[in-house]
Amino acid sequence: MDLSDERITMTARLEADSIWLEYGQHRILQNIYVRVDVGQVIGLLGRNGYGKSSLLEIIYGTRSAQNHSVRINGHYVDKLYQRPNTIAFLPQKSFIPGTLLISEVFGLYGSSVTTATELFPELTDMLPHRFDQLSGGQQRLIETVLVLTSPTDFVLLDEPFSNVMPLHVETLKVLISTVKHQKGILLTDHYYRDVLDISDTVYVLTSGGRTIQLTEPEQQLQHYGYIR
Ligand SMILES: Nc1ncnc2c1ncn2[C@@H]1O[C@H](COP(=O)(O)OP(=O)(O)OP(=O)(O)O)[C@@H](O)[C@H]1O
Repeated sequence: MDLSDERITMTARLEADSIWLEYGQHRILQNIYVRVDVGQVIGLLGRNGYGKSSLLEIIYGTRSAQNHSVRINGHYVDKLYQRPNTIAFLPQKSFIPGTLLISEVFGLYGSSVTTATELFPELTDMLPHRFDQLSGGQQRLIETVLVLTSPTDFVLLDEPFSNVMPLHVETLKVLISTVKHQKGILLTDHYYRDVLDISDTVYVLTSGGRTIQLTEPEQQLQHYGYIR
């Protein structure tokens, strides 16, 4: 898998700072700071509705907030998704038009079909099919591989393991751990053991909308009401 190019030396650090999000009287995120360096997987955990997807969308630039500062190597960027070759986003909901052929999809996103079929040989048989002809788990797998192998320095993954069978989750974890040498990855998923397995640093979102770094995951996740 060759994902190397000159981008790495140009953009190495993504910071999201002073993120403040409210809907009416409902405060969701409060003064969040998250840093992702190329070479790292940063895990983000939190109860349903605590603002994980919102945070990823604010970083990507598609959700507005009361306050936010997103920076690449210290330089403020208004809408990160508009900056070429910088960031790829796997949203929680499917994003690929159903009528596209799988073979077309990889070309459109500049992603590596070779890497995908090496890791998941059964994808080869799916290439001539339309995206909406695949199962939910197959669709999620393709979207995740697509995002991870697209030519960007940073990746945001919102529930990549959702609907994917355990065998493929293990392979996706290998892919994430491989591409992280050339990318910075911010990952959220409720399969928290898988997130803990592959993350260099893990944060939990609290009810006050702040991030706490986990040092003793099992105890802290119990304390914050994420696991029993
Ligand atoms: N457009 C909106 N208007 C009002 N409230 C919203 C809007 N979008 C999201 N919310 C609320 O913001 C909160 C955070 O939602 P978000 O989807 O970011 O949470 P999450 O942590 O990703 O949840 P989950 O783990 O269930 O995916 C939720 O309470 C949700 O109801």
